[in-house]
Amino acid sequence: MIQKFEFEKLDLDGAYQITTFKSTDVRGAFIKDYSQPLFEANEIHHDLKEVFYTVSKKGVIRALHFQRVHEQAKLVRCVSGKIYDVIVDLRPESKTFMQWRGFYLTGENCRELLVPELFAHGYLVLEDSIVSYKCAENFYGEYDDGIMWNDPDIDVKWPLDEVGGMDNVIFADKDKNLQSFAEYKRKYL
Ligand SMILES: Cc1cn([C@H]2C[C@H](O)[C@@H](COP(=O)(O)OP(=O)(O)O[C@H]3O[C@@H](C)C(=O)[C@@H](O)[C@H]3O)O2)c(=O)[nH]c1=O
Repeated sequence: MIQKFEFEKLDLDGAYQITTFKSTDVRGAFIKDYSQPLFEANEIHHDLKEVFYTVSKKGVIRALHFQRVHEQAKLVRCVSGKIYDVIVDLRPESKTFMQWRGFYLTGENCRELLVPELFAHGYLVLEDSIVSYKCAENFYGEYDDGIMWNDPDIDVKWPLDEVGGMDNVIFADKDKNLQSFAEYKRKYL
């Protein structure tokens, strides 16, 4: 069976949900999740500067992250497992400024998100997962920044019931102490 690439423009300008190419046969599957000419043909200009993966246990929240300077667009896919992935528009000039959207990305559904520059990004891990990132800008640790996962102004509705509630959520220490959106706004906007 062959599933061809599909490109769905999202209502947050510049963001896309993409279904990858997938060919399955008796051996298993072949999956292609990036092709520069095909992306260009769909008016998506995405250079590749860095590729990395994260491995996470069920219950992990990594959120809500972005690079403040040298803004970084990224193509995000759950290679195995299942995550609830959230993007937040942090572009002050945008019609959808401060709005968030959530998507279920799984190893099976082969969907990936094109997260534009100056969007915050994060996810809740619903099954042990590996997540891949294809970044259009290099990592600059000094500009690596974030907003608290449960910020009241952004108000993401995380499906915590799907991991058995807050008692089962796992954070890195750095993500427990991120700034609020109001603090970010005061400092930088
Ligand atoms: C993101 C990143 C981290 N690192 C280093 C910093 C640190 O020592 C170690 C682990 O990094 P972190 O704890 O920041 O990893 P993590 O919390 O998983 O950060 C990631 O979260 C998701 C939601 C994103 O959208 C990514 O862009 C990125 O911000 O790896 C790099 O060398 N290059 C990178 O591109």
